[in-house]
Amino acid sequence: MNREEALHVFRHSEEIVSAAEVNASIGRMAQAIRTEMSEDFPLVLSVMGGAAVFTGMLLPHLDFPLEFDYIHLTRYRNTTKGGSEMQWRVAPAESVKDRVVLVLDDILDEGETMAAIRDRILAMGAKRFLSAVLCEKLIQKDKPLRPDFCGFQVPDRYVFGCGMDAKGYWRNLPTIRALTDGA
Ligand SMILES: O=P(O)(O)OC[C@H]1O[C@H](OP(=O)(O)OP(=O)(O)O)[C@H](O)[C@@H]1O
Ligand SMILES: Nc1nc2[nH]cnc2c(=O)[nH]1
Repeated sequence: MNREEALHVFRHSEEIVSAAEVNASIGRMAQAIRTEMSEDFPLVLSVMGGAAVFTGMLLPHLDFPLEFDYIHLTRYRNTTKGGSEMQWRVAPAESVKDRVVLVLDDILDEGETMAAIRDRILAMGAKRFLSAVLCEKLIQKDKPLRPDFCGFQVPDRYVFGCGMDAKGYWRNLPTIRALTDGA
């Protein structure tokens, strides 16, 4: 990884969602989450590292009692295609038992990652599982689940920014961009 490569990736991309739209959408999502679960004292789990930016923007809007923790699993590992092998780096803690659990992630694409998280959390005895994602990718394939809360539906292209990487770069961007030809 190097700076030149990062700039090459950026030049071969275009903005699809502005920073203002990201902010507004997260505010609306927070309101929907508040309506659904503010009485539940939920356990909110952020999926590292893609959900870091989304989590940092959403959490301050969730102004009701909750518990926060993180989990970490990956299947793309800095590539633009998901592999079949899911790698857990930090599994959920035992504290999910009997809890309403809300999992935050940056993107639900094929849904394999969120489905693996849901299955594990429910198998550990959670009372209810919900998911919130900044974006859901519109693809032709059937998905094992749909998000309960979603900021944006994005086209079937590789997207990055707002916590999502492109070849390991640009998680720090305040906008959502999509790769174009030649990246
Ligand atoms: O719906 P799916 O097709 O399963 O893809 C979604 C997952 O892919 C990305 O994670 P990645 O494995 O790239 O790890 P990262 O969070 O470190 O970027 C993203 O953060 C989601 O967790
Ligand atoms: N950064 C990023 N991660 C993903 N994981 C699954 N799809 C995507 C995508 O389009 N962008």
